[in-house]
Amino acid sequence: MKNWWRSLGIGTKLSILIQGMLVVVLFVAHFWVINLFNEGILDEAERRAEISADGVINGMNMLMVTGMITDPENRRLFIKKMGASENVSELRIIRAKQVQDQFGPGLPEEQIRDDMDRRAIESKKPQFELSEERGMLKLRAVVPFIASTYFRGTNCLNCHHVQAGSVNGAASITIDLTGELNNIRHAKNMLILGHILLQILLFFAINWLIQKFMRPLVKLQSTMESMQLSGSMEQFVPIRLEPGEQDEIGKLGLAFNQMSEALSSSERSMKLAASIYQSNADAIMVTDENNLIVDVNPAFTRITGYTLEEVRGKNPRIMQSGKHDQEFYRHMWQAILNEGHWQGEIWDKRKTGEIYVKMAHISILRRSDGSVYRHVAQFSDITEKKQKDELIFWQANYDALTCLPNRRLLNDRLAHALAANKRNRDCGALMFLDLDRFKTLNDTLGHAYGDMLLVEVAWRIKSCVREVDTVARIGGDEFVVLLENLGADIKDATQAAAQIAEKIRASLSSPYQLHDKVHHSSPSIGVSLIHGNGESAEELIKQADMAMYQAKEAGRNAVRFFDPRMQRSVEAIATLESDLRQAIHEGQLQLYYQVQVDRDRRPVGAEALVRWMHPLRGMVPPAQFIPFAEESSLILDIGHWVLDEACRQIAAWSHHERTRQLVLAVNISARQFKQPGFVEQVAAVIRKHGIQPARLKLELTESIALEEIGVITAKMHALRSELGISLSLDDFGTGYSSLSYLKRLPLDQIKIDQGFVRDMTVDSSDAVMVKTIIDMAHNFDLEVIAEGVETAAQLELLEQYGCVVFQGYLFGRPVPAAEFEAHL
Ligand SMILES: Nc1nc2c(ncn2[C@@H]2O[C@H](COP(=O)(O)O[C@H]3[C@@H](O)[C@H](n4cnc5c(=O)[nH]c(N)nc54)O[C@@H]3COP(=O)(O)O)[C@@H](O)[C@H]2O)c(=O)[nH]1
Repeated sequence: MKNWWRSLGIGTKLSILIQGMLVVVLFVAHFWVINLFNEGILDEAERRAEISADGVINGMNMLMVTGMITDPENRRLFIKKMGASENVSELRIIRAKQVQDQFGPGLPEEQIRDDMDRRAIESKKPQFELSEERGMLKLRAVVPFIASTYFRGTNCLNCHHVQAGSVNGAASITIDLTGELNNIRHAKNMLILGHILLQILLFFAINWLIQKFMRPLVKLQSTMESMQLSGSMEQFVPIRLEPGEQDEIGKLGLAFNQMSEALSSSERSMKLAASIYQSNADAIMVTDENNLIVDVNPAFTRITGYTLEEVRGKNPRIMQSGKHDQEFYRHMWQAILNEGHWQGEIWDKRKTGEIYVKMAHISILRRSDGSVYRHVAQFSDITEKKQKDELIFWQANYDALTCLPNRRLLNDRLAHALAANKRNRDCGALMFLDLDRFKTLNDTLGHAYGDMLLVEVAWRIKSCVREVDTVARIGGDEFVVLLENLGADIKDATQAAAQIAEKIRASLSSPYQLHDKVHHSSPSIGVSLIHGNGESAEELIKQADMAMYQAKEAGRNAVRFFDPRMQRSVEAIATLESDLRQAIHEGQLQLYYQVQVDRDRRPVGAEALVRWMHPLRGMVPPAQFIPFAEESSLILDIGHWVLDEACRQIAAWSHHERTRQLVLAVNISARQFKQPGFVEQVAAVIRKHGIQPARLKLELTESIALEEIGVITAKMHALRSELGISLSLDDFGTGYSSLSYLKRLPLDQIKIDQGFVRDMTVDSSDAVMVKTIIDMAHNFDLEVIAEGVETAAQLELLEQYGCVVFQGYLFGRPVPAAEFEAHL
């Protein structure tokens, strides 16, 4: 029962209680009303009975006054008539003892019959009794006759010797109340019906009201149940409250909505925070007030290799790499405790023992009383990024081959040095170094050897200067040395710079062991002095560069200090470039021809040598503009013009008996030969002039022949076998001639460099060299031509060694075509 009651809803409970109370109230009211009703009817009946009794007494008095009372029949008739009124079912006169004593016992029906009669007479008070039998309700009233002094103005008592107030008798009247009973029953039924109807009405009304009041509560309950089922506040849908629902329960719903929304928002925030924590790419480590690890996220495990179980309760110092000293950690904790946070790079150790660097942000969480609650460290592994940054920085600032600072870093350091020098009024020096004939090494032995040389040069320069000085590589074979803090005295600084420059020069001039080869090289060094007067970096580099050119012009392997006169020289070079471009287009170039003879001094051919007929400067020798043109693309235009002009000359000579058999040698620069389509270019020129290919000879230098051997030989085969022209290897002996290369190259001739020829009569080693070259050529079945033959002694010796073709001033200088033809 208790459980049943508890299991009921508040609405049902309220309904039962209110309905129950109403039933009780209505029930009580029902009986109270019925009782009132009954009492009213009874009172009325009693009043009527008393009135009837009063009438009977009055009537009896009349009988008494008239004397008719003495006749029993009169009394009977009177009673009969009095009792004939409606609803009076019995009327009887009872004679009291004092009357019996005076007037006799009277009629039998006038005797005291029952206890009720006796009580009325003895008590002198009317007695009533209600009885119901066979469906009839009767009220019997016994009303005593009290002797009174006056009766309608007459004092009868004196005559009848009856004391006033004594009882003479009583009237017993029985009134039929069945009609009233029926009325009461009907009224009762109507009342019950009314009650039932009222109860039903109230039942519905109360239920409706309770439901109305309970609606927000029910919504609240179902919302809470659904929230409980989902186990989350996140998807909370607020209770929809009607405008009328603004009572306490409505307000409760409203408060619930607000509270739930707050909880929902808080749950969402917490879930978001949790998901950020879990999915954060950065590692998060939480430690307690004793700096013992409390929690870590998955990124922590990914970065450090430690799981939460492995580190919980441990001090993060288990991850220390040992790369930081105690001072570092002391500063870090000082910042965390004083400023609430710290940020910086920390080198730590992973579980595997691998050292890595992380970017960490550590903050402190305090309780409201200020005591430390937690430390939160968030960090990311920046090892890779740092390496990349370092690599990017390195690539941007250092030369990959020599690991020396590049031009960019040099500019930075130079800017700093200049600022410092200006501040301190200190002197420094800037040296510009260029390796002499580096290009030849590169072209002959290949880039691998060139690279080896550059690395060695870099090392040697560094070993000549102090740690504070900067050695940079700013181009192929160009190095810059920045010397700082050379003192305030310009003379001393110049002296110091000169000594260091000389030291470098001497060091770089020593032989190099490049893999299997010994190489001789030298530098040209230009020096500009930093006076601490606010010179610009560009100005200084330019000055040093100009000084370096001066060193080159002075015969290379030299040191020169910047002089203003160098400026003019450099400007002249710039002018040369623009003039040369103009010369090609304006036909200022001209070919000279130098004869080549056999052992009988008979002309067998000629070498075409270009000359520049400058309108103002006069004839500019090729030694002044060919090396410069080789540095730029101008050599291609010049080379093409020379080839075309030479072929035009061969075509012209083909028409004359004396010149028809001559073979014209044309110098081909390495750059020209390496040009894609060079073979096609030569073929096109031959076709253009309709010459016999056998009359054309191309002079290639060793630098062409000894690089990219596969491509070179293919090209040479094409020129020789397909086109039918002959090939000569110029300046033989000056480069890095390799016998194996020589053997593989499809050559017709080798040309002994004039340097050997010049000194062969005075220098036995040159003579040996010449003889060796001639012998070797014969062994390879190659023709040998000696150039630069100026004396008969040279000729004699050459002939002695077996050389059969000669070129040199002894036979003729390079001259214009007409002059050449005239001397044949
Ligand atoms: N790529 C091209 N190079 C060319 C061309 N024309 C010339 N050159 C190269 O220029 C360098 C200098 O040439 P040049 O001043 O003409 O000197 C040549 C001869 O005059 C000189 N020579 C000849 N005989 C003697 C001699 O007995 N004594 C002496 N001191 N000099 C002499 O030698 C130069 C020819 O040398 P080489 O070419 O090695 O045979 C020079 O390197 C030319 O090659 C051109 O059109 N294209």
